[in-house]
Amino acid sequence: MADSPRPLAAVALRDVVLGEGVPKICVPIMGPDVAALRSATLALPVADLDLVELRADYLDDLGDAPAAIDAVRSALPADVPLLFTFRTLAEGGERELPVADYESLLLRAIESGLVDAVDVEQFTPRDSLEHIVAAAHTAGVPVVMSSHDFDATPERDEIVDRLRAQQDLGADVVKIAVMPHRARDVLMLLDATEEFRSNHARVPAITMAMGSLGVVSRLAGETFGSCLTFGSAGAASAPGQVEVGQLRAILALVHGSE
Ligand SMILES: O=C1C[C@@](O)(C(=O)O)C[C@@H](O)[C@@H]1O
Repeated sequence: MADSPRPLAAVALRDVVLGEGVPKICVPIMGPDVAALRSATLALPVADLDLVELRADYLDDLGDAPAAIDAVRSALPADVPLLFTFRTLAEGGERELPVADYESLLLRAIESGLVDAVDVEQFTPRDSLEHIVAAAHTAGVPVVMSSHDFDATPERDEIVDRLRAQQDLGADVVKIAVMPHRARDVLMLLDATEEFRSNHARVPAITMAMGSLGVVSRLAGETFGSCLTFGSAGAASAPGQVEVGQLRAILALVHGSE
């Protein structure tokens, strides 16, 4: 149904292709330690999701990150890709981290050989950002570059500019999450997404408006140009995430109505 006017470099994570067809469903998993993450992974409704995001910022001790990656990877079915994310406090995550520690955490995840993609925040200081992107590409790990505004929705052109900047910085997938305060903010996010897809995109985009106002944006990615949606299985990692079983049915409905 939704056509893609610009040719995109689709991104394959195992057998899951971002940037083609029905948007993919990613479930974030959070836990304070390795044991909690392992049981959260084993409890996932794997039939209703396409990939899993490990939110390392929820760990009590970041020294556990390598063991957490290992535990989650080995508890996942082989065909489910793993996205590694440390979300900083400034971008809506659980904790702050000095940039040198953020960089070395991501480098360790990349070098583990166990993660299929890594989230890198766009507003990471430039040296570190470039270093992480280069290391990921050397290791063959796609970069999902991200920007989050948990307070407000930037203007349409600002949203498009951020997505374009991420692409120019070497992102394999670009991403923005915003907080709407009125219906028009959701329209702005959708409009910016469509503008990026139609006139600028070389890589796939993930966009969403958070909270209850923004739910529609998590369902309509195929129409406007978002290749992935974050869904919940139990606890949500951001406001407005829809339960994965419902999400699967709604995405199929949107797709099937072509
Ligand atoms: O960037 C995102 C998007 C998100 O914030 C959401 O709104 O669904 C959830 C996060 O876990 C993820 O890293």
